[in-house]
Amino acid sequence: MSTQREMKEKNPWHRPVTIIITVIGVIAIVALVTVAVLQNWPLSQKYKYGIVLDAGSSHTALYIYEWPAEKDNNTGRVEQTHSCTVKGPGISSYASAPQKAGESLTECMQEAVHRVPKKRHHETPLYLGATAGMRLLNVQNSSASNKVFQAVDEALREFPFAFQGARILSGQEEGAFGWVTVNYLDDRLRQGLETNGALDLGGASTQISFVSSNYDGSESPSNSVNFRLYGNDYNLYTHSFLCYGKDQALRMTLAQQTRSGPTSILDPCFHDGYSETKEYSKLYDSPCVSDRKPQEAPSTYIHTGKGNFHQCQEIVKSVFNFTHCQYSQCSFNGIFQPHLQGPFGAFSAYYFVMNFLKLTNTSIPLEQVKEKLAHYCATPWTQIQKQYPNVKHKYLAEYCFSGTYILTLLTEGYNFTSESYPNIKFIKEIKGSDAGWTLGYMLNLTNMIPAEAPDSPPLPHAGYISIVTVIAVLLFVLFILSMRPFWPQCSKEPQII
Ligand SMILES: Nc1nc2c(ncn2[C@@H]2O[C@H](COP(=O)(O)OP(=O)(O)O)[C@@H](O)[C@H]2O)c(=O)[nH]1
Repeated sequence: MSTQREMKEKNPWHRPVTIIITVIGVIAIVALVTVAVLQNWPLSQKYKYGIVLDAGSSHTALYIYEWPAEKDNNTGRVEQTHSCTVKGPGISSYASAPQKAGESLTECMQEAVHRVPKKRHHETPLYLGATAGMRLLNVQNSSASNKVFQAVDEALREFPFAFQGARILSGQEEGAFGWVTVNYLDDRLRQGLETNGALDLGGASTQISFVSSNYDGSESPSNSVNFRLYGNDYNLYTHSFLCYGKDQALRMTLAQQTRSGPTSILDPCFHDGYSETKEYSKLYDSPCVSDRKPQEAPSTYIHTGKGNFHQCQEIVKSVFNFTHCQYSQCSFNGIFQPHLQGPFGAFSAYYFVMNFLKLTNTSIPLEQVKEKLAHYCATPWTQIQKQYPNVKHKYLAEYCFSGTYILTLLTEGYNFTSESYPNIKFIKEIKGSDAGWTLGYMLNLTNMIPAEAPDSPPLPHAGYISIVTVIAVLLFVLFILSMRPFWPQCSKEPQII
């Protein structure tokens, strides 16, 4: 017992002064590190939100985006956290009952109310952007289009968000914001990497957007959009073809086959055995075809299929005009297009269709892709229906046409070749966020992509904390060493008296 007590007395680490110094030192280190951690903690991980409604020609979809509150003006951190498909058709289909266009949005909007934390509601911007469906309605009947917007406006104001208005996007905006979305999600903009082109296929329009090193905007300036993002300049080529979305393109091929007002047509773009009676008035109820309505036609026609890819491709080709081009080179309909450059992301209906047809793998040679599609088109309708009992009837009936249209648009329209076809990637989403114009639109309107590269801290958070900790420990050791003169004298060996 006495030996132990004497050892304690001789061991300097048991002296009260040393204990106090050690305790103070440890408290100081803990305090220093805690302050450093808290000071740099991402503002207790608060999130901000943004909501965008994509009022497309065939349907409306709502997207909720989320980002850490302190990263407002930074990069690559905005993510889609939720999406909701509005039941029913696109808002342009409510021209004769505008009120219903507003009401149709209620369910998805209520979902948004529950998904966004209540205390963020009032500061969450809400946008509605309408695309080609409303562009066409505006051409056809501008007062009906205004009434639809009025109804939608009134409905959206009822919700507790910061509603920023409903408007029609120009084709150029739709193309450019789709390009911003795919490149933002791929983190290509902040890092100044080579960008991806964007191919968007909707129901009523289609967009192509890409950066080409031989395009400076001087030839056909209306196709040029200039951006300065994160300190990099982009000269983007973009074009939106109204009426060349897949639903309107289908109308154009049907108009092509019903020029003489027949009572029935045998359509190579539909499967053998397919037969449906359709109304002429519905087919021609669109500015894309209304001027081609046959003078004398019965009220209905029987739409039957014969499933022939090559003949279908000929009809599809006939809706493109390749004859005149006032520029150095054109895609179709006299529209300038520079040399295709870089990889392309193809989304929206490009993806839906190619995914259904199991043709998203673009490393399969183009000729083989065509053969597979030809085989699919030649499959009788009864067999197709048996094979896919759960696929929506309208989509199922149209996949042969849609696939043929996509391949024709890409190769004959935009001039993709067997060599450049593998540069296309059919995508639905990137890192959990859907590819489309909505994210780019919101990033732009909330100024979330700065023109200049933001000043970034010299060290990442973890590195900063590590360095503070190491320095604190070193200071403590130095402090202890500097106290050496006051250390109690002790011999190297514990003395046992
Ligand atoms: N096969 C398939 N097609 C779809 C699906 N959702 C939308 N579409 C089609 O994709 C096209 C895009 O529609 P939308 O976004 O409304 O067109 P936009 O306004 O012209 O861009 C339309 O032809 C729709 O019928 C889907 O889940 N499956």
